[in-house]
Amino acid sequence: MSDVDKLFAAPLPQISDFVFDHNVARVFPDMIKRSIPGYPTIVENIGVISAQYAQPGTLIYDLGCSLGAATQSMRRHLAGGDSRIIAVDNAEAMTVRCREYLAAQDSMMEELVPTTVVHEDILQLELEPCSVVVLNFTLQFIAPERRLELLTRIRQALLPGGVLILSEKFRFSDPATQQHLEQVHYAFKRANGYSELEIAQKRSAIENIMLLDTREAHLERLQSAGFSHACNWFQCLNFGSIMAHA
Ligand SMILES: Nc1ncnc2c1ncn2[C@@H]1O[C@H](C[S@+](CC[C@H]([NH3+])C(=O)[O-])CC(=O)[O-])[C@@H](O)[C@H]1O
Ligand SMILES: O=C(O)C(=O)Cc1ccccc1
Repeated sequence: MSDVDKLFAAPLPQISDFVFDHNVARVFPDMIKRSIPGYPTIVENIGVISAQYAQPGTLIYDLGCSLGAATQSMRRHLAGGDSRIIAVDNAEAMTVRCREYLAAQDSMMEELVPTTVVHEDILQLELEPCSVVVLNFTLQFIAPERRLELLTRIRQALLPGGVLILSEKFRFSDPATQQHLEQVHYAFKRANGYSELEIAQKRSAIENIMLLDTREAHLERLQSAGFSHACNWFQCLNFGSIMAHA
């Protein structure tokens, strides 16, 4: 279903900002698995965490769902329950393919929770009361000055006992930590078959549109947004995931 990522393999005369278009959607499962250390573990455990915190009869949001990997994991772990998932992405190429992947999952498994895929900007989306919200590597693409406002709206929509799962690529304020983890991340990419050119060109394509915060900045912002507790439940190199409680 998905092709090998060769988007940055040939030398490009000029590197434009990364966009989630049709070409990216086509190779996305391969790209994300070869680029984010720990991604399969995070996705699997989003299912486990959602099953722990989903409340009967409530809504679950997957914001910036791409092809719905986190949604599929939650559907496996919530099967037979009576919650409902709303998966949202503002890239149409993603939502179109996401619906196809979910239809394929429905044809393979019974009693999966009903899921609606919505093509919308999550900054414009009206959030209904919900028990679980997932931002799996999405907040890093939101303009920094809009991040607190988005998290505050998520916090307000969460029911008592609800949880936000926030996965991000982290930046480190200590230069040595930043350098060491970044270098090992590049080694991870090389080990997954990416060339130096692919790594360098991809880096240029994302540097203006993927603006990273430190883990500490994330935890402080979650507190400012009104979350009562947050903890870093997973980290692999410079990628991690935080669970924040309403
Ligand atoms: N304002 C926005 N509104 C809606 N969607 C947005 C917005 N900005 C960016 N996106 C979407 O956020 C997604 C980020 S990818 C998430 C992976 C997925 N969660 C996964 O579990 O595989 C992460 C990555 O590519 O590193 C893309 O599909 C964007 O279109
Ligand atoms: O490739 C990278 O270096 C990343 O940080 C992750 C990533 C994965 C998919 C799209 C954009 C960024």
